[in-house]
Amino acid sequence: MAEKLNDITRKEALDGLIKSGWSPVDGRDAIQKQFKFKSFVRAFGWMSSVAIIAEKMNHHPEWSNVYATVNVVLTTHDAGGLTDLDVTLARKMDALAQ
Ligand SMILES: C[C@H](O)[C@H](O)[C@H]1CNC2=NC(N)=NC(=O)C2=N1
Repeated sequence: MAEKLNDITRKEALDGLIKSGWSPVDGRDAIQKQFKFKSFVRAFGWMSSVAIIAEKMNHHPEWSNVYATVNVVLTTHDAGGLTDLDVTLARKMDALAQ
């Protein structure tokens, strides 16, 4: 099972993600980001690509879509907080949204 990030790995990983628009969630060991696309088709296409990756990782986002906006929260339920899996998935989401 994935292990919760320790203080050092956490700072290193979160610094980078915060620069790219992720932020901590109040009251939970989780990160969130709002992705905005040019259209519903772009948003849903991105979600489809992410879904395939998430399924392969067996690591699934909490997310919601309204038209061209997708709100994402990442955390590892099994570990009760942030792990490497969240950092990896966040980076893949960012790369696919470029
Ligand atoms: C049973 C199953 O493997 C687990 O529930 C997996 C599935 N996807 C998951 N996704 C996320 N984000 N966190 C988890 O802990 C998790 N666990």
